Amino acid sequence: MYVLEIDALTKVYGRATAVQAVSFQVPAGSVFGLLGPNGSGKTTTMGMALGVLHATSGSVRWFSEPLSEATKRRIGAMLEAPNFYPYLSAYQNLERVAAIKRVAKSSIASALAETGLLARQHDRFQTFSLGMKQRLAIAATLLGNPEVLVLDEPTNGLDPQGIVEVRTLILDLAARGKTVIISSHLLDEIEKMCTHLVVLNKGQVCATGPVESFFGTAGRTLIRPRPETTTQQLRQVLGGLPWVTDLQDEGNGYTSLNMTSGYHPGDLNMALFAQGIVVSEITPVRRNLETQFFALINR
Ligand SMILES: Nc1ncnc2c1ncn2[C@@H]1O[C@H](COP(=O)(O)OP(=O)(O)OP(=O)(O)O)[C@@H](O)[C@H]1O
Repeated sequence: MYVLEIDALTKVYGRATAVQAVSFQVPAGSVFGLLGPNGSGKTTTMGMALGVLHATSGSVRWFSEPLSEATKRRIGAMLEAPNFYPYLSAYQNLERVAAIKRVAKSSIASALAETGLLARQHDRFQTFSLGMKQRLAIAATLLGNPEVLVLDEPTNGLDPQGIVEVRTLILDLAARGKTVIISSHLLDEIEKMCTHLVVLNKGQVCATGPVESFFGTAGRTLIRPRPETTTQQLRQVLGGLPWVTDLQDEGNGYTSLNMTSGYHPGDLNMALFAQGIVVSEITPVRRNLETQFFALINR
C-alpha cells in the first residue's frame, strides 16, 4: 500500500522548470528520503504534494485519494522551522500550534512523550538545546496523531549531538508505525535513516526504490568457499557463469566479483552448490551511497 503516489508532477516558474514530470510512490511504513543537491526540487515537490504550492501539471494522491481536508488531517508536515516563542514553555508552544491546527489539546502530552520532551515540557523554549528545539518541531507535526510525517531537512543546522537525537527520534517514530518522508541533501543521513528513496537532480527523478537497490548488485560481492575448495576450483566454476564478471582474488580465501543487474547472492549460492561448492560466506560489499549518488547525478 502506498501512502503517497506522485505522478508526472511538474512546476514551471516563468521560463524555469523547477520540477519536471516527477513520479514516485511512498510505501506505507517506510522512511522515505527525497535526496538531491540544493535546487534539485525537493522543497517544491514537497510543497506540491502538501498542496501549499500549486502544481503546473501532474497528480498527487494520498492514501489513494486526492488531497483533501480529510487526508490532510492524516499528515503532519514541517516544511520550514516553526517560529516557537522563546519565553513560552514547550507545552505552551504546542498549545498554540494545537489551536492553529484545531486539534485537541489532549494530543500534546503524547506528542511530548513521543519526542522525549515530557520531563522538560514546562521549561522555556529558549533553554533547549538545538536537538531539543528540533524535537519540539517534530512534536508539533505529531499533534493530532497523523499517520505520515513530512519533514523538510530535519537535521539541517543541527550540531552532531542534535543530528543523532533527531535521527534516533525519526527511527523510533518509524518503528512505532509512522511513515516518515524526509528531504535531505545529506547522503549520510539518508543512508542511516531511510528504507526507500528518490534521487532528484535538476527537477527530475534520477532513480527511486528501496535503499538496498541502490547498493545491491551495483556493488561487488565478496565470497569465501569452505576450505576444501581451492581458489582455482572456485574461479573455474565462477568463470562459467555468464552473469559473473570481474573476478578478483582478495587473499585469505576470499574472491570478489560483480554480478549482472538482477542477480543476487542467493543465485550465486545456488549456482555454486549445484557444482558441488559449499560457500561459508557471501557478503555484498555495499557501494557507499555517496559514490552511487554522484554516479547517478552525473549520468
Ligand atoms: N518561487 C520561485 N520562483 C522561481 N524559481 C523558483 C521558485 N522557487 C524555487 N525555484 C527554483 O526551483 C528550483 C528547485 O528549488 P527547490 O527549493 O525546490 O530545491 P531544493 O532541492 O529544495 O533545494 P534546497 O535544498 O536548496 O532547498 C531551483 O532552481 C529554484 O531556484
